[in-house]
Amino acid sequence: MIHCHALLWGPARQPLTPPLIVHLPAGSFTAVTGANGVGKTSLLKVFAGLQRPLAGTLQVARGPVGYLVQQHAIDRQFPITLGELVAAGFWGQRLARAQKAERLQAALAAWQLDGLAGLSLQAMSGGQLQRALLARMSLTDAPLLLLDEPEANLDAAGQTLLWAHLRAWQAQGRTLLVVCHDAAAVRRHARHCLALAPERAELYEVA
Ligand SMILES: Nc1ncnc2c1ncn2[C@@H]1O[C@H](COP(=O)(O)OP(=O)(O)OP(=O)(O)O)[C@@H](O)[C@H]1O
Repeated sequence: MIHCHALLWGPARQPLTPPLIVHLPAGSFTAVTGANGVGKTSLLKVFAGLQRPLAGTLQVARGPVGYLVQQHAIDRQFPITLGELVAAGFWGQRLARAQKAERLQAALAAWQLDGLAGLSLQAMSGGQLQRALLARMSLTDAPLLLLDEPEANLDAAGQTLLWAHLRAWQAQGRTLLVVCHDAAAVRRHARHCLALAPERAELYEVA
């Protein structure tokens, strides 16, 4: 699904780690860890095709990519409702109107957002917005899902929902890369961990 050879990346044209050599097969579940500023978000942007690598080769399997960004990257002034935001997950899919309405309701219910479809982006709490972004991801048909700190802003119930959905998406054969600062959650849920630091960039199997 993702194959990197001697990949270097960094938004300021400075490589952030040693060259990355890694193969992430289809259906894998990989946590991306490392200290603040080491380059985790930038690496997801490179995998999403939003930032160019500085050097090396990168192959990402064809197809749509689902990308969950951190909330500070979202313009809260944008005039959109929670329902419209979640429905954006249908982008590129040919579905009948009734099918969309049914799936949208199911996604709202699955992320405990019932009754909140009319809420404006500005009025959503941090946890409501995070659930809406995850509900949007659940409506995509992307085989590759990149999630940047998906547990941010979620309460305990939301985090339980999150990890259950991530496992279900993996069971559907999707490939997941999840930036996560919670070492215990990484140990519980991820099969592999891509550990980034200024002096190393390596993939290991989670014990
Ligand atoms: N637009 C930019 N221009 C210049 N430098 C940037 C830009 N965006 C990020 N950086 C720098 O690139 C480095 C990597 O940033 P990145 O956001 O990828 O780190 P991160 O590992 O995701 O951090 P965090 O855990 O804090 O989210 C940081 O040192 C950051 O200051």
